[in-house]
Amino acid sequence: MDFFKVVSIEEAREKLINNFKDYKLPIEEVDILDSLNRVLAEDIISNINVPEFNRSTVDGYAIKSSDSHGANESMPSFLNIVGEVKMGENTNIKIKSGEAVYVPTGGMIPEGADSVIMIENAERLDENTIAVYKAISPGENLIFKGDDIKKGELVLEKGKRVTSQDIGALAAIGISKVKVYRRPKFYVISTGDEIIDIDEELEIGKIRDINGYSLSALIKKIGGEVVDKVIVKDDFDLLKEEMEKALSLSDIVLISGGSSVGARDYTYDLINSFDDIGVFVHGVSIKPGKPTLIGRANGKAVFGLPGHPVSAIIVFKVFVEHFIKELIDYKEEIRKTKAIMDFNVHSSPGKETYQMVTLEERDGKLYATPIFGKSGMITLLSKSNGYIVIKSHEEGVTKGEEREVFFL
Ligand SMILES: Nc1nc2c(c(=O)[nH]1)N[C@H]1C(S)=C(S)[C@@H](COP(=O)(O)OP(=O)(O)OC[C@H]3O[C@@H](n4cnc5c(N)ncnc54)[C@H](O)[C@@H]3O)O[C@H]1N2
Ligand code: MOO
Repeated sequence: MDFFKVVSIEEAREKLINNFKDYKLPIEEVDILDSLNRVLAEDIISNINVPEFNRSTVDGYAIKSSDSHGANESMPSFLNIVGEVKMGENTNIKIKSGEAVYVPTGGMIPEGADSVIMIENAERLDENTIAVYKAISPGENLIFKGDDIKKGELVLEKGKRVTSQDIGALAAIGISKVKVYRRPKFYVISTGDEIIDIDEELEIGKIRDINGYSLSALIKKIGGEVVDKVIVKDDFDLLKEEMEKALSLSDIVLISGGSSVGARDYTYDLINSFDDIGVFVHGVSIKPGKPTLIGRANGKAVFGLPGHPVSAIIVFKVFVEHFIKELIDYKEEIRKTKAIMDFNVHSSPGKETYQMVTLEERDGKLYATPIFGKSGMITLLSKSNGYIVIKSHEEGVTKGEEREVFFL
């Protein structure tokens, strides 16, 4: 077997994208309620104004604001009531100076009125007259036509992940179905003679499958579907059989373990045993995650993630999440914050280092403290809030320095 030829993260990402230029996830149409957390495959443009009419935000009298000027408790303005607007109905009343029309909250403002005086600031003196006790300005207590959403406005952009509030906006403009990308389908294979599942008996020498679970959870978190999650022994034929199935059922296959160069590390040969370009990245200058493999088999993307649990997760975030974003033009902002480093950290120049940290607020400032541990320890991740990225040309970070912390 070849020993790995380490490339930079940028080079590896470029190869990945170039080798899957034509691979796009199919688009499907779903009811808006089923679009929650899915990624939009179309721009949503409103073909109506919201609201479609000037609309009162209070119960009161629609008036010309100029008629209230100078009015107060001791010197009210007196206006003639010329009608009433019914909820949910059109009105063709036109208001002139000196006139008022009763409108309920959400009711249509009659033409000529530019404001609404609340009933508690007015008094009905008789059938036809009100006293206005307060001066109001134009636009007070109403929403103008199109104030919320304008006809022709871009309401939601292609590539946006749909939130509950987006579904409200879609309902407001009368859209009941939207086009979204199909969820990317993943097949997760954990390899190793030592790997057992949660419910199996833990004999000495065996370890429980962590990667199958943490990777499946990450897949769900980014909106993907886990077709299956399996444990396979270090046996080429068994792995080959499982891969055939994985490649036919999913878009992306993740194999954790066996990425290195030991005698029983079969992932490299496995990816190369299919009728395609095979492995195009083996070794990346990233810490942790150096033995990462990326390849193409039967037209599908295959990631050989290092077996160490922290490495597998970091490599997933750096490459698999990046790949998904490219496949669906996904535009989500990366969740991060700025924090002051509370310690000096040394890194290995030549490698992009992912250093786990915890965050703590003291005197109104946010401090990051590094967590140290081996990449084989899952608690290194579960105890941390996020990580900092130390670039390959840097030697580390200095106490007191401000850095971006990326949330896990
Ligand atoms: N001679 C060299 N040896 C190693 C190198 C190297 O450059 N030269 N790199 C080391 C680094 S760094 C890593 S990372 C590992 C990657 O190894 P593999 O991807 O081949 O993974 P395994 O050997 O199968 O496992 C490594 C470790 O992780 C445990 N593991 C595996 N799968 C799981 C799982 N699903 N859940 C929990 N833990 C898992 C496994 O038991 C091992 O302890 O290679 C180094 N070696
Ligand atoms: O690359 Mo390994 O992932 O450092 O433990």
